[in-house]
Amino acid sequence: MIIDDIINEAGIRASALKESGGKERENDSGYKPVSLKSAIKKCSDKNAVIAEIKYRSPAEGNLKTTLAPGSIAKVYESGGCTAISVLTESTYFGGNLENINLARISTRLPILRKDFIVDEAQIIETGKTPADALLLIAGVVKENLKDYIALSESLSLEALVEVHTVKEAEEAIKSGAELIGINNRDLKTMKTDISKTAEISCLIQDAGVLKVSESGIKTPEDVIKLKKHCDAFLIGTSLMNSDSLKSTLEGFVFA
Ligand SMILES: O=P(O)(O)OC[C@@H](O)[C@@H](O)c1c[nH]c2ccccc12
Repeated sequence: MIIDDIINEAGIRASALKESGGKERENDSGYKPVSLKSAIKKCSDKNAVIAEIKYRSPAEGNLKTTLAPGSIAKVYESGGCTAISVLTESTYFGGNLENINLARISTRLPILRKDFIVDEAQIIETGKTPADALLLIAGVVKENLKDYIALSESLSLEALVEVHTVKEAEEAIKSGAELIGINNRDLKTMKTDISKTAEISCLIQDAGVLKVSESGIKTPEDVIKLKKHCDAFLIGTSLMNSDSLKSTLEGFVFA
């Protein structure tokens, strides 16, 4: 299964990171983070879209857009997105950590680091970048979720906790997650079904928790359908595969 291989790779990188002394280094990048949660909450006159920079995906192969991360971030900001997600996994998604720095040069919007976090060392590593938030996948970090959320927060990184099942959503809430991403994609089969968002969001009733619908959002009509079930939308492939990033994004933002 691809997901097992991706996690294995992430584990190998995390060990290398630890061996290189990653844990001992300064964790202050000198960057002053902005809040992804506040940005989503403040977004009342349009749909809160977290627009993703990713060049490849296991499901789609290479995506159309080859612009540099800084250029994409600039266009995304002009298209009205609320935050930017940067894929940093290299083998399957064509990303790297440097892409966060490159995106940051052209935007002050919140940046989410999107990767497969399997070890504390990667959280500490993220704290040294100009990212404001990071993804923690409940099904991957398992019993470490609570500790990883706490470690992220101690480094001024907000955690977007990704869930795909009712059980994972319950775990996320128990672990104190305040930002929950409902992944419409089943990482085991790689198939998407946006009705997942409604199915799981009705179980997350805590008013203090923000819900993000992730993956498989293809059209403005999808956004309209999902609106009443979530606070924000994480969109990658349909943007990166479009001929005009800006107008495609505007379609989602103003749907
Ligand atoms: O490209 P899409 O279908 O619009 O999906 C974006 C985002 O949700 C997806 O990239 C994603 C969701 N969770 C992840 C975990 C790791 C890597 C990638 C992801």
